[in-house]
Amino acid sequence: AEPAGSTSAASPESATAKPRIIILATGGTISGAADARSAIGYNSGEVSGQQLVQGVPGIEKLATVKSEQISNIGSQDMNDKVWFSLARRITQIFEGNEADGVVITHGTDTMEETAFFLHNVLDSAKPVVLVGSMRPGGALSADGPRNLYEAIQLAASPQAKARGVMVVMNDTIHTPRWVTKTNVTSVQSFQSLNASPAGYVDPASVRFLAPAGQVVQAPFALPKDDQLPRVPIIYAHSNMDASQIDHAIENNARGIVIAGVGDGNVSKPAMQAMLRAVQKGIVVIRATRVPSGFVNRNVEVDDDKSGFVVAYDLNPQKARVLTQLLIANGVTAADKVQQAFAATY
Ligand SMILES: NC(=O)CC[C@H](N)C(=O)O
Repeated sequence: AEPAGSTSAASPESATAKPRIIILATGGTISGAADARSAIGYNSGEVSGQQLVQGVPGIEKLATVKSEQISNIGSQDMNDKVWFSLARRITQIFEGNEADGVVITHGTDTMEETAFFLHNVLDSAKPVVLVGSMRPGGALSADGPRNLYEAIQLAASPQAKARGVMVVMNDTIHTPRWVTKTNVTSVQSFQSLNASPAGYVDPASVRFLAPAGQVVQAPFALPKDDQLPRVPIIYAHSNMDASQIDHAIENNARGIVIAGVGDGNVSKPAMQAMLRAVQKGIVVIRATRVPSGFVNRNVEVDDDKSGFVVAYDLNPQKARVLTQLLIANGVTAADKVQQAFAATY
């Protein structure tokens, strides 16, 4: 039954129609099924988007929901091809007014990267919500059904307009720039580091902490070919040598993201290799392996003299995506790349 007051013979059709939501299913634990390899063993991507919806009673009251299967993979296998399919299909859905909002079911391992990529290439006031789960469907206290319910509730909410791409996990709404997976197994794994979450959602309500319209959306065109430029991440450690950076240079990396120690630091031999990379025209980004805080310019490293860029608060995996989009859009000069990292896309 419709909620009281929402139907009336005098109301125009548009005021009484339920919001239309399209689920784009990609896989992940939320579509996982148990495997006998252990008490918590399972395989990602065994259940379809359609089956997921059928498993969540009450969803049909929130919205008219349709589901499309884009892929059915663990998000450790997420790739440019699926990203471009998602971006193109979402643009088509909104331009053709096929739906009022889109929900993407996704594995949690790389959800933050997909969210950040889409946020930077999609341009619509209509909501796009990524959702996953930490526990598979058959598990005790599975979190998927509630997360999916809340994602649909958010995507169907008028409050979710003009907020760009969002991530919903465990009653919390996150923005792509800040959200990250912080725990391997806990249902409270996703956190907005260096920032507060965008808001909260539960089966009764949607609560944002700031007004809409403050999010910068789609600064980049979707590149024409289906592949983003090669930008490896190299993880710094004690006793670090130059071999991995030199390997990236030799293997035609267009950019290199260093997951540095502390303020994006590396050993002297690695630093020499980073300078060699800049000489070859490779975009070199100093990020940090420390989970929170900002990498600042010109602290222990002379970034101005060396031609390096710092990632500020973007973690290495998101710094990589931003670097790929910049290079794909023809932005490679260190000062221009730095400006893009300073903007809170
Ligand atoms: N909780 C999860 O979704 C992890 C499962 C899988 N590795 C994935 O990211 O798809």
